[in-house]
Amino acid sequence: MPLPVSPPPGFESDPTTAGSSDWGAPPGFEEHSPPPGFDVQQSVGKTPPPGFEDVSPSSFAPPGFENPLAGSGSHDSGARKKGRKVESEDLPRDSSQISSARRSPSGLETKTPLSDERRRVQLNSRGFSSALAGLAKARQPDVPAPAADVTAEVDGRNGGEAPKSARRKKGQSLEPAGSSAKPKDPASSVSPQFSSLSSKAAVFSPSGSSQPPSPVTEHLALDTAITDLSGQLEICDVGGGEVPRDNPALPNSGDCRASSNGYADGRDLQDATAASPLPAGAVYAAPYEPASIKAAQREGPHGAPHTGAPGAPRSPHGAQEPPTEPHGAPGAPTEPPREPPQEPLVPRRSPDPEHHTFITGGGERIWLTGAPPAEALTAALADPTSKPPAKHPMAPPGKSLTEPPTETVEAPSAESTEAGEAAAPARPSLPEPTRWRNDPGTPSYANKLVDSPRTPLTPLMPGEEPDSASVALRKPSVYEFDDLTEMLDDDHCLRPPRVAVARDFRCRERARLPNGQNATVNSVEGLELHTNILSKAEQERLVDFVKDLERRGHANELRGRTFTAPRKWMKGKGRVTMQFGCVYNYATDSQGRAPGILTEEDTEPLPPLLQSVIRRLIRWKVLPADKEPDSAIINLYSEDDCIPPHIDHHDFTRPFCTISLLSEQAILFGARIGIVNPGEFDAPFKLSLPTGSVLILKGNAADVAKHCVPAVTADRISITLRRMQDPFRKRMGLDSPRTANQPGRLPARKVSVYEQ
Ligand SMILES: O=C(O)CCC(=O)C(=O)O
Ligand SMILES: [Fe+2]
Repeated sequence: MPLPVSPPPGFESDPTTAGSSDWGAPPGFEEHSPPPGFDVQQSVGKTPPPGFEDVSPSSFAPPGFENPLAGSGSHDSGARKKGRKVESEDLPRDSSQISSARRSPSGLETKTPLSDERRRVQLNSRGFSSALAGLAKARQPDVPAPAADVTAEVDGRNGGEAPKSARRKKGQSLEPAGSSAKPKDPASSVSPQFSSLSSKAAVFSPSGSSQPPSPVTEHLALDTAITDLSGQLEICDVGGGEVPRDNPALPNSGDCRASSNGYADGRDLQDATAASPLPAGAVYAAPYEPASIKAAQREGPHGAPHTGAPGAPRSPHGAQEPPTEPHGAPGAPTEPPREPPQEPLVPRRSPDPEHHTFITGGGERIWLTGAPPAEALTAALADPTSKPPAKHPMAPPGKSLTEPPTETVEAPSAESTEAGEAAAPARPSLPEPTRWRNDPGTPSYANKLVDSPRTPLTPLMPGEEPDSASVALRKPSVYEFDDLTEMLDDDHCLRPPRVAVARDFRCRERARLPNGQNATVNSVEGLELHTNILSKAEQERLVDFVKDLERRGHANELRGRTFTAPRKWMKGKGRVTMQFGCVYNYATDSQGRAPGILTEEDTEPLPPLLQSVIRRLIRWKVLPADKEPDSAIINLYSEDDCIPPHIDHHDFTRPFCTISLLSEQAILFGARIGIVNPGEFDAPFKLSLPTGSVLILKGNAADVAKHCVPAVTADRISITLRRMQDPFRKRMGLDSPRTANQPGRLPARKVSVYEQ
């Protein structure tokens, strides 16, 4: 039962704070409700109970995450003044204690090298295999050479050697370290074989595929797939069953929880497996395909849909229409086999200058970042001596899934990339959409929406008129932030090397657990910091977007309870907040409504731009797909603003996350956090949140420890993304929970400013 919370000292009498709080606490007290059985206590001036152990927070940040504020902040010094000791046994002694996943100098997460059997991988398909091998090397520069064999099979022959293209470039091996070692017995009973890799997909089969799937084979196959290819392929299916999402038996299940593209339509899986189901235990993975590329592919290079006969007239609905069933639904006309187009590799400049995209003919798409793998890929694809790869064994008769590009392509230099950009296929021209609700007649954005079928839209009902007031508001921002939507949605499938993850933070303290028991625990277990999720360019545009929203909020243009801006009557008092998707009470209000989500209150829905951010988080495995957030609170802190200690309300699921923008500030955690002064807190654990980072809260970090942001030293924006518990989603008319292979789309709700 949530307890009412009292305001912190100095905040009791603010009559002006937004929302319906009856004591006017600054925003942030809205989530003080503890988990069942958890009681909220302020620990100011209290002696820690026996057994209470406190530790210096910043000491536990892993290398690269050292808290720049360590030792300098009032909180640390406060802790020291109080004589709290650092427990040396809690300090990580070496990097392996920091995280099971080690980080390379490039910031990439790398995993313990696999055993020989598990590393035996045969790569098929010219360009993709080369790219993968190149990437495997580039992505694991500091991994001790595994006794592994990554052998490239070109044209169906397992020569145990890299493709010629891979050896072509002087001084640049495409083989991962250790690849010269002889393979171990390929028929090892549990050894997964990377039995085929088409331009569309990879299939990892356990040897002896007649065996029923077992957790072991699934584990090995997934682990191999993920370890060698993580980020490049989305694990879509496991023969004989669904992808074991959240399977605790999988040590790396955190990496494969998002079982498919998060929002892709699952057609790759259908294409490859409809006629020929996956052998039991085999794992099917497909490269990530942004919807816009899919749409372009469906349209074909010359505007003809791929799904129809060559030259067939375009569907009257263009790419808006879902692609037809590959093998014909009952009663549907049988389609001729889909032949991929024969077109050359087209380097395309991504909207984000840090990313480069290469789109090849035959529907093959390889998304890369960084120079070494891109070079390797280009060299591989430019190699005219390479032969076409073997036909995908899963392909039904007469249907090829592995057509290679037939034309030789130039290795893109800086110049050729520019040229390629000019030659890149234009976004397919699409038919004029029907009139959408609130659509002011903006064909280009409307086309984009049509191009991305996941964006929710509600057609106008006959006789319905658009809401002209909102029409007037909507047009500019739609155009202004289109570029950011593209950056976010049309990124590559890889987490770029700039992204790093820190886990295994430690803060041992005596705490009251959600089950009501007291115990000494790591109160920040479950905390994760993913840095550089947003590039500088993306951060800047996102800040512009938030500021635009803030301007609209001040101008009273945002609906219902979206916007709250407390009048500043004292230093550090409150902060501006904007709530999307739902509104919640942070305290029992004057109408007697308890803290938590207020389903009857009106607010703006989640802006599509934030949905794009969410899709990236899911694509990059920062958040699990089945915890896709459906609501957001944006906090705008001015200098000296803070958020007091709280636990996010349990009307929201775990994990949830917070994105940091504009300035790097500290967040504090602790089962007990003392309030020293307004904006000054005393907590046992401190972490600095770099801009562009995403902090994940789950486990004890979400439910045992409270968190707070002390008075910030400069303007800061945070975006907290959370998912409502199912009963609230239902009440709000949102989808029921999704299944592993049916990644959901954020449902259409009331149309709002940022949906047009
Ligand atoms: O601003 C932050 O980083 C934290 C925000 C927060 O705790 C919340 O929105 O619940
Ligand atoms: Fe919070």
